Amino acid sequence: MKTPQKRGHVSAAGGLPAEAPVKRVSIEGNIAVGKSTFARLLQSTCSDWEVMAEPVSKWQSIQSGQRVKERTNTTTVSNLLQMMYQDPQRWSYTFQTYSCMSRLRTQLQPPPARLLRSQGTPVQVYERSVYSDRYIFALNMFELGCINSTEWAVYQDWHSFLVEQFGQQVELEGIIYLRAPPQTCLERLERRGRAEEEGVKLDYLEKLHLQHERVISEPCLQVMKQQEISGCNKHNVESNPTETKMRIYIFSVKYKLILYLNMYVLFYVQIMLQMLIKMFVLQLFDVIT
Ligand SMILES: Nc1ncnc2c1ncn2[C@@H]1O[C@H](COP(=O)(O)OP(=O)(O)OP(=O)(O)O)[C@@H](O)[C@H]1O
Ligand SMILES: Nc1nc(=O)c2ncn([C@H]3C[C@H](O)[C@@H](CO)O3)c2[nH]1
Repeated sequence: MKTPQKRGHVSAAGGLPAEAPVKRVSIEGNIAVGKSTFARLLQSTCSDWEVMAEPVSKWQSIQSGQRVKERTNTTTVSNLLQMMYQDPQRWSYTFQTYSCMSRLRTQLQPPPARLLRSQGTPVQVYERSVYSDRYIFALNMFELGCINSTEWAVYQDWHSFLVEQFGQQVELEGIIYLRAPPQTCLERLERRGRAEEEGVKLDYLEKLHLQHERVISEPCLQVMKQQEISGCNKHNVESNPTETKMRIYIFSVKYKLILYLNMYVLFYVQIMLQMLIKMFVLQLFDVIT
């Protein structure tokens, strides 16, 4: 069995650290809250940050070889995301195995050389994680009756085993939680118009919202810092100007931390946004360095 490799700080011959340790942070939040949008802004604002996107396109096109008649092989492409939304009882377990496996693969990818050479605080950012796969989505599917108790037991067993085996390699130093009311998420989801999500209803987003809130309010998490950044501009896409604010809460989990970002609105004026994100990143650096 392989021993988990240590991340970051690879020792040089004299025992001195050769590389800056790369911090690992995941962005969590309800469907269509704005994670990818925020992640892109983070990446464009901070050269030391590398964003690993959620592998949605992989879930949308799974290639499988199929034997037709005697020797003819054809390739079928399945859209597992669509199958899961269309027939959740049949496909949720399959979906969770694949989403979790693809997240694990993403979390195990070594940081790019650019981050390892960084003189600052390099951060690898994941859109969701193996933890939200289990404690938010798979659990939700189980509670909705879309994953049966046998499937849930099997999922939890292999999830625990894998997380234990990979240990430090999949650990996170922080979580950025983007929060918006489920109704706002529904509006954003509809505006985005991803075909597979056509049947997603408000009550599903409300359940997922509660799952996120439950995880974030775990008693082991403790608020370390709280800050509110306000601002507004006329290009704001939201109709209610009083919601033009961003709240940052930072929770600590023992020596780890969770950033809790209450983002009601996205400022589409790039400069304003980048300023805010820089302030946010400085807050994060304060705590994770
Ligand atoms: N703060 C915001 N205010 C208004 N619209 C936003 C905001 N953030 C993102 N959007 C819009 O909402 C839609 C969903 O955003 P995005 O794809 O970033 O969400 P996501 O959280 O990554 O979604 P998913 O959960 O499916 O991965 C997009 O059309 C995007 O332009
Ligand atoms: N059931 C389920 N389990 C997951 O772990 C999971 N992760 C993401 N998603 C759905 C949300 C968006 O529609 C779309 C892109 O985020 O995929 C999931 N659905």
